[in-house]
Amino acid sequence: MEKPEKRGVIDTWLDKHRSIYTEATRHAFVVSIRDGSVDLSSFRTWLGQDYLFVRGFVPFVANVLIRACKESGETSDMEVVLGGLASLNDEIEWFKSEGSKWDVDFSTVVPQKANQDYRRFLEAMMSDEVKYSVIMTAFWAIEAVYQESFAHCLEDGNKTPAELTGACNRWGNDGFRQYCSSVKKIAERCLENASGDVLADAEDVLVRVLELEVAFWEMSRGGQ
Ligand SMILES: Cc1ncc(CN)c(N)n1
Repeated sequence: MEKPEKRGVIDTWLDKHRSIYTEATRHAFVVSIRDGSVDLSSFRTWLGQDYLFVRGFVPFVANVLIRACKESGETSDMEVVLGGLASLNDEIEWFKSEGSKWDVDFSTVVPQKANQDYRRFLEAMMSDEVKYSVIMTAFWAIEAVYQESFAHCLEDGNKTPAELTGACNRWGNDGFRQYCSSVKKIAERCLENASGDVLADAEDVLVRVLELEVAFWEMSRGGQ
């Protein structure tokens, strides 16, 4: 049996910001995948936009990795982040094969506003001014929203179309859940020793990620 997770400051923030967290993890686009009513042109929009997002996410995670090597006292932080970076390699290959399957030509996809805003946020997070605990909080939130959302599409009672279960498994699987839990533990550990200012920054960043995720789902649902 897995040990129940210790409640930390992130859980307190999730309670405080529950409505935006629920919006991000139970968005109508995600719910439409789960209940089978998803508009496939929306799915194709999401696929093309997320492929571009992931290409921008790679340097962000690489930056988290460098920070984990240089700034963390715990050797295991680097191993956790390295695992995440390695799985992005598979993820890019997965996107390419899905692109062919759904006839989405990534070379012609133009990043929409929500994607551009998110990419700008990731770039800002890569500044040396951003504390390790803050970037870790952002990293956890970005991964956790996808984990929670796609796991929901696989829970009992789902009517997720068979051709979309590959996408749901990618982020909804148990290994990804455990990886998110490891990232959360790192963030929590760093936040335990953080000053009030850093805690306030980390909370703001968490909420900002949730807003960006909601906007990203909204953009996808727009289905252009
Ligand atoms: C928008 C978004 N957020 C999160 C993930 C998960 N890495 C993603 N692929 N795309």
